[in-house]
Amino acid sequence: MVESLGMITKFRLSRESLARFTLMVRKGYRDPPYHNWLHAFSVTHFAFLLLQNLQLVERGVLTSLEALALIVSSMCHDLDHRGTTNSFQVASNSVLASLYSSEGSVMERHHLAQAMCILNTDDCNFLENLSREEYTKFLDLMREIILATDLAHHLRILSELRQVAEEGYDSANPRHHDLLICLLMTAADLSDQTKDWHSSKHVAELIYKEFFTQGDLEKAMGNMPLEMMDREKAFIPELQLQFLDDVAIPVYEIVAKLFPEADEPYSSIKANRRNWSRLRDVYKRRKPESTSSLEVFE
Ligand SMILES: Cc1nc2ccc(C(=O)N[C@]34C[C@H]5C[C@H](C[C@H](C5)C3)C4)cc2n2c(-c3ccccc3Cl)nnc12
Ligand SMILES: [Mg+2]
Ligand SMILES: [Zn+2]
Repeated sequence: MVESLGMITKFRLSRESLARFTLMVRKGYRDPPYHNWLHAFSVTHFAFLLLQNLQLVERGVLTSLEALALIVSSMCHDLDHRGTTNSFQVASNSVLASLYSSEGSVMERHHLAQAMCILNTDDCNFLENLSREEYTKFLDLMREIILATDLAHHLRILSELRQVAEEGYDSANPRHHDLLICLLMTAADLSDQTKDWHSSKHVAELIYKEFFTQGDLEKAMGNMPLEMMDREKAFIPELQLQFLDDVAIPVYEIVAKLFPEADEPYSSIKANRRNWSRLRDVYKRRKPESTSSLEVFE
């Protein structure tokens, strides 16, 4: 992907170091149901498709350094994820919370720290031929992009994103570059919801397996889990409709507004929403006798 985006030539990247870096990143992921290397890979692939199909660098929308940072950040954005949320780190007094809870985005700061660690590992620094200022700018971009994968951050910039979509993208405006790169990262992070119904539903099942495992842990610790983490209380179709309406659909709506040729993910996630709505109605009637929340995936 890096090669077909012309980045090897453009930044004189070392193929061997890039290969070693990629293998180290893959090894840096654990194996929870969802937040594993397969997730990181599919997020990176979606980011690659955005760059390639929308010709974002060729059209001067993003710089090639921003594009490189988006690809590398996608690979690294969930490094060493344990399948639990930021609030769980704080509630369980985890080591990561003691390190990062004062700044917030606990997991995202850890993912970033892991990425920096790998970049600084001997013969994994494929960026060695970047100029000092390019390298510094790259690290700033990686920090901004990985921290932007905290959905709480996305919700904070959502109104600004809508404004950029309204007034049109201005590539001379640095703030527009920052906002766009955060939007594209979130679009990649949530991109499983823009796939065909079968695979989107399967991914939701993996996510709720992670959520419910966390809920079980929280109950064992004597804490009350959020409804979406509680396998006894969660009504998944309803929760999915909420997440799609409040968080995911607006992302692809704004992408499609900014880049009309990117309407496919937007129509596809709306189709998935219709399926969740159908599932809700079917299960709403049968709710009382339902055995487990996960039966909607049967
Ligand atoms: C399908 C699907 N459903 C998802 C349902 C819910 C949430 C979720 O974090 N909700 C919120 C709800 C409020 C306001 C903020 C911060 C917290 C409090 C937690 C978000 C995520 C979901 N998600 C993700 C995903 C994306 C980035 C990080 C972690 C994950 Cl799991 N990727 N795919 C999905
Ligand atoms: Mg994450
Ligand atoms: Zn992710």
